[in-house]
Amino acid sequence: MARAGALRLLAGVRDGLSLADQAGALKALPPADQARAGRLAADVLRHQARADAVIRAYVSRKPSPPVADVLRLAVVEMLDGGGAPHGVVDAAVSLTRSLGKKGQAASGMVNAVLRKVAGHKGWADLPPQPMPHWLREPVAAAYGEDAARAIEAAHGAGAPLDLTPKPGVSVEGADVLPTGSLRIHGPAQVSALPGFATGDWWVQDAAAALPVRLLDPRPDERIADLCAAPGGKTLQLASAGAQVTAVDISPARLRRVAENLRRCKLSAELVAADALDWRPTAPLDAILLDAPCSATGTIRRHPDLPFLRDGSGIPALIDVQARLIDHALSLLPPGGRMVYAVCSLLPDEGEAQVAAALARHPGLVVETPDLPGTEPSWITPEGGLRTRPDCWPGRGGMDGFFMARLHKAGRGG
Ligand SMILES: C[S@@+](CC[C@H](N)C(=O)[O-])C[C@H]1O[C@@H](n2cnc3c(N)ncnc32)[C@H](O)[C@@H]1O
Repeated sequence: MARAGALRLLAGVRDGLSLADQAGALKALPPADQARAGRLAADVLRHQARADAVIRAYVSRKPSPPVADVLRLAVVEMLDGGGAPHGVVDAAVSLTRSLGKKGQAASGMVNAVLRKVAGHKGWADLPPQPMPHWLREPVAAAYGEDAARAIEAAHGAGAPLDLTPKPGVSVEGADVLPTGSLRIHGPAQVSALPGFATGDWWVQDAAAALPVRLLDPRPDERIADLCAAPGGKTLQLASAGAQVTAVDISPARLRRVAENLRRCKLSAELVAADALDWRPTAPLDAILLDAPCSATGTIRRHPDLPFLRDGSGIPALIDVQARLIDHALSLLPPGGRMVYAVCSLLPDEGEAQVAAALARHPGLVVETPDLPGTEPSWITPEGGLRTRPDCWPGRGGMDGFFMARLHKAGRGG
C-alpha cells in the first residue's frame, strides 16, 4: 500500500504538486503507510538520475512515465535501501499490472529488467542527483565546482531530524550539536518522541535556529518576526522571553504558528498582514526578517523542489526581499538591530541583498557574528553567516541559509 501511495505522490509531483501539498492525498492509508509512502517518494526524487542511469542500461525502449516511476522505486528500494530483491520485484510487477492495459503489457519487461537490476554493481559510484541548471550554475560560480558536488551529495543523503529545545531540555538518544540544537538520526515519528506533547522542543533544522541566536533576543524586548509562519523562529523568540509580534501574509500558515505556540505553552501576538504594509503600534527593539525566498537551501528535506521550479520566480523574490528590507529598516528606531535571513543557496538572495542594503542605507552596518558552535569559515566577507548542506559533513549536514545582523546607526553610534 505504501508503494502505491509513493507512486501516487510521484505522479502528483509530475503534475506540479509538492509533496507537502499532497499531505492529505493518502489519508485513506494507515498513518505508518502514509509516512513510508512519503519517505519512498522522497527517496526516488533524491536519486532519480542515478536510478534512470541504471534503468537505461537494461531497457531497450524508454518506458512510459508511470512505468518509469515503478522501475525507479524498485531500483532505489533495492540498490539504495537494501530491499530484498524478491519482494521488491514482485511488488513492482503487481504495481505495473495495476496500471491498466499498458501496464499489463509492460509487466514482463519490468520483471526482466528488475531481475537484472538486482545484481547491478556500482550504485554507490554513480554521481549524485545533479541540481537543475538554474541552480547549479550560480552555486558552482559562488562556491566552486567541488562544493557544488558536495552539496549534491548532501542532497542525496537527506536530512536528520533536528529539534530546538527550550532552555535546559534534553531528549534521550538525541545528539547535542555544537550550536545547541538536538539531532536524531534515522526515521522518527515526531509526535511519539518524549517531550512533544509537553512542548519541550520544536522541529527546526540546526541552521534555521541560527538567525534568532544571531539576533540574541533578551527578556521583554519588543521584537517583530516578519514572515513568521510556521513559527520556528517565533517560538525561539518567545522562549527567550521577548514580546513577539509574528506577522505573516498567510492566515492559514499563521494558524500553524498558533498551534505550535499552544503546544509549547508560549505566547506571541499574531498578525495576518502583508509585512510591507504593517507598522508596529509601539517602538520595536529588534526585527527578524526571515524573507520569502527560493528555499533552495532546503532541498535535503524537500527533494521535490528541483522538479517543481524552473528558477523563473527568483527575480520577483529578489525584488520583494529588497522591499521588505527597506520597509523593515524604516520600522526600526535608531540603534535598533535586525537579522535578515533566507533559506537559499543563492548569493543574489543573501550576500548581494545585504551588500545592496548597505549601499542604499548610509549608517547601516553589519555586526559580524560570534556564535558559539559556528565555524569561522561560515562568515562571509560582508560579515554575514553562510551555511550550506555540505557543512558538518560528519554530523549529517545542515540546511543552506544566509543571515546577517544589521545595526541601524543611532543612539550611541
Ligand atoms: C521562509 S518562510 C518563514 C519561516 C518562518 N520564519 C519560520 O521560522 O518558521 C516565509 C514566510 O513568509 C510569508 N510571506 C511571504 N510574503 C510575505 C509578505 N509580503 N508579508 C508577510 N509574510 C510574507 C510566507 O507566508 C511564509 O510563511
